[in-house]
Formats: sequence, structure tokens, C-alpha cells
Amino acid sequence: MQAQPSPDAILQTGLAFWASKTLLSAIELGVFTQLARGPADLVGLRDALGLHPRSARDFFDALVALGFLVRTDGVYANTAETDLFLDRAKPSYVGGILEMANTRLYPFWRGLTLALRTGLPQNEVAHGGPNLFDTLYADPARLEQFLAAMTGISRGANLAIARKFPWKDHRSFVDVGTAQGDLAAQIALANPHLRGTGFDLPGVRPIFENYIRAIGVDDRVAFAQGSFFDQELPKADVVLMGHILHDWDLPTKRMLIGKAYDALPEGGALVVYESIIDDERRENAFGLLMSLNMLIETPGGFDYTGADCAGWMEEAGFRQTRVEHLVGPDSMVVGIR
Ligand SMILES: C[S@@+](CC[C@H](N)C(=O)[O-])C[C@H]1O[C@@H](n2cnc3c(N)ncnc32)[C@H](O)[C@@H]1O
Repeated sequence: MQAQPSPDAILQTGLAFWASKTLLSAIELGVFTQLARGPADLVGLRDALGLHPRSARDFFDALVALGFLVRTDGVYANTAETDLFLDRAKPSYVGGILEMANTRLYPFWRGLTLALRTGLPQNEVAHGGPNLFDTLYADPARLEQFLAAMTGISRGANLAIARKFPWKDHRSFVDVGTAQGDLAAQIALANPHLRGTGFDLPGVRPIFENYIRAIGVDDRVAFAQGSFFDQELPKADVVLMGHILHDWDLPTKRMLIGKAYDALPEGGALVVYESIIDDERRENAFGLLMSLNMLIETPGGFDYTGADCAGWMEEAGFRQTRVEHLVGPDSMVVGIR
């Protein structure tokens, strides 16, 4: 017998922003950082966070029901996951991307319908700025938040690339658009024979250098500053691009793949990774929604399938390509020169 149609999934997705904003506000308020110092009862937690009595209990219990807190005999505590990943005091903190989601993406996504009608971004550049990065980089606090957010969204894939890629066949790498440098750091940590470069705009240098020093790989990983629009890429055995191609329109994507080709020796590899959409464009919902996020954030950016990317690489001269899943929605496309 066929199941009766139910509106459950429709209502759940339609109102999913309730759960999303509750988690984002909990991160903003430091709920998980506070509870990482020790469990607390309703009044203790409410007072520590400076919340009004009216809805504090509903807020904390909603976080229990959503699976982000546990409550035992009236005492609230983090789950293993929120304690590890949402306590700001731990290096495993991944909340940077969610802080950015809270302050920037949540308000900007209000403009999605308008963006779909006009094809125009809905973020800070909506009223005339030249590009996302110039706007972000004009404000040091926003720049720092953005670069930390990138580490949050990329950490799982960075660890997978550091382990999965055949690094033993290579001696050097350059991470193009490196942000804080987490990919470069994870590759260097897992592969002591490699030397690496993080390439990015000049304003990124101090943030990159602090991060690389804190991880302890500054003897093998250096920063090279510049814009990939104005100059060639530093030469290396492997060129990596994480969340770079989706920021730009097709001519720029092709230009960047061409510059990567020029930077590689014969047998060298280009590794492109992000939430690569499945070739049928029906399964990787995160990748497809990420592409809508690029509509909100950029004038011409979009996400793409593994087959799309492999095709652009082949047009640029790469002789072999392959697509490999990393973690969650992320895959890498590898091109061998
Ligand atoms: C979306 S972030 C990706 C960061 C990192 N690769 C990751 O996956 O987490 C894009 C990066 O490209 C850098 N970028 C933007 N325009 C650039 C340019 N013209 N030249 C070099 N890097 C640039 C930004 O500063 C930023 O670090």
C-alpha cells in the first residue's frame, strides 16, 4: 500500500530556520563555551549568559530537544560534539563559519527571491562594492571572522586531503587562496617531507603567519602574497584550490585552472576541492545550496559538478582527471599535468 502523503517534510524545511537561528544565537551568546567550564542549572546558566527570564528555559530545552545540550536532574551540560566543536576555548572550535552565518548570511539570505529574479548579489556589495573580498578586507574584524570561518567549514576536508592524497610522490605544494592556512598546516603536519606555500592577498599574511606558528609548522610552510588576477601562481609539485573556483564566473575559473597548469611540472597535480555537486545534480543538496549562497555573495560565482571541473581541466591540458569523495558534501577533483 502506498504511504499517505504527509506535509511533515515541507513544514520541517519551511521552518528549519527556527532551529538554525536557535543554534546560531546559542553560539553567539557563548552557551557552549560557558558550559564547557562546567554544567549549570537554569538560573546559573541564565545569569552567566545575561538572559531575560521569560524564555531562557525554552531556549535551553529547545537546545536539549535539538540534541545540542543534555539536561540531567535540571542541570544543563554540553554534548560530546558541542563540547569539542563549539567551545571557543578549544582549537577544535568550528563555530567561525556559524558566527559568519549568524551575522552575515542569515540576514543576506532574506534577499534570495530578489537574487533569483535579478541574478544580483545580496550581501555588502549589493549596493555597489566591487567584490566580496575587497569589502570583507576593508574591515579587519570582518576579515578575521571570514578567515576563521573558512577553517571551520574546511577542517574535515583538509584532514582528509592531508591523509588521502598520494603525497609521498611529491615534495612541494602551494595552497591558492589559503585563508588562515589550515589546509597547508594539516598537509605539513601529516607529511613531514613536504614544504608548502600559502598564497593569498597581502592582508591575510599576519593572520596566516600567526595560525601557522601556533600549529608549529612555520619551518616548512611560508606565505606568498599577491593576487591571482595580477600574477602567476608560485610553482610547486601540487597546486591546491579549496573553495576558490566557486567564487568566480566561468572565464575566471578557466583562467585559474590555466594558471595552475602553468605552475606545475610534468606529472604535477591540481587539487580542486569544495562541495562538488554530483553529476546528476540531484543528491548533493549542500553543494546546490552552496551555489545559491554564491548567488547571494558574488556577482558571478557558482558551484559545479565533478564532470564540469574535469572538463575544464582537460581543456586546459591536464591529461588525467579523477573525482574523489572527501567527507560529508566535499569532494576533490584531481588533474594530473
Ligand atoms: C572562500 S575562501 C577559501 C579559503 C580556503 N581555501 C578554504 O577552502 O577554506 C577564498 C580565499 O581566496 C582568497 N582570495 C580572494 N581573491 C584573491 C586573489 N585575487 N588572489 C589571491 N587570493 C584571493 C581570499 O582571501 C580567501 O582566503
